Amino acid sequence: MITLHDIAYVRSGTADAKAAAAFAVDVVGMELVAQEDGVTYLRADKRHHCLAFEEGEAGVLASAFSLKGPDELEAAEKELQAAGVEVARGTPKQARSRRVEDFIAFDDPFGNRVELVHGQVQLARPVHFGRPAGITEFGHICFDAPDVKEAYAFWSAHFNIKVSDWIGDWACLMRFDPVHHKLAVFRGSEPGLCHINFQVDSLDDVMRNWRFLQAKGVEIEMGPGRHPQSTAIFVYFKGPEGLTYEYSYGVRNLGDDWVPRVFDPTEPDAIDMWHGPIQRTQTQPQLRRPLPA
Ligand SMILES: CC(C)c1ccc(C(=O)O)c(O)c1O
Ligand SMILES: [Fe+2]
Repeated sequence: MITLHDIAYVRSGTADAKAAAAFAVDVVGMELVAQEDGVTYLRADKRHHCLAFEEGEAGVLASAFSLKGPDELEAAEKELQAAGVEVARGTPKQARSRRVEDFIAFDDPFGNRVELVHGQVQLARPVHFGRPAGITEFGHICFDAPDVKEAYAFWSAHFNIKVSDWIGDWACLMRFDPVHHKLAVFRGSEPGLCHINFQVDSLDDVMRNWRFLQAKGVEIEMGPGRHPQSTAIFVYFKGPEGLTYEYSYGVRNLGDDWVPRVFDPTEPDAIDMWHGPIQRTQTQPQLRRPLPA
């Protein structure tokens, strides 16, 4: 069993790094940490970065989770290989570009590229937020996949992943620590990045951010609303090149005795207890690249 410690980062391709970074800083509120070798690094909490934009074609390149250390990384590599999953180890140069000690990469059964890392660099200095959005931390990653049950079968077979709640066959919300979910899978025809989530400090932050986004003419995908699953109050919005961001406040923690629930996706409050409109626009497609050599 591979023990995930935390989420680490999302790496996304961009055809316009300037616009992607400007949105991440001036709208989302992240800190621009560095721009180096065609990669723009953005942070929102203690991690060196939780979002990296690599110049090139637009689309998601990889989503990463951290493990405890080198022994755990090696064991993970062996376990995945034994299960018939093709795994590649990153080169020192690629690890440096990710600000990690070492990493491995593989594709989930649908083609979502996942990286497992150890030794992600932390920055001790406080985050110099681009604007006061109230971000407290990088909250969760949501993939697109055509079959959420099969996605859960994969994650639960190899990782310390438990399902927290199902939204029928539309979505699976998964945890590996007390937080209701740090990984989710939403049904989509192709692999891709459904959204990245940032936790904010208060309900007021969600509502202030919603007003701010509206005033800036940013496309609001969903919200403000309240998810019945985590009980979080949310707003989803679209950044450049189809990257969807979510702010949320109030995600619940679960105990070991939690029994996963099933929500009927055809009910009007299955995703939003306040019955807001749900619109799904094109999300960021997974860019297909060979695994690191
Ligand atoms: C619609 C998506 C998959 C979703 C559903 C529920 C929650 C939550 O309970 O917090 C999310 O964060 C989601 O992104
Ligand atoms: Fe979410």
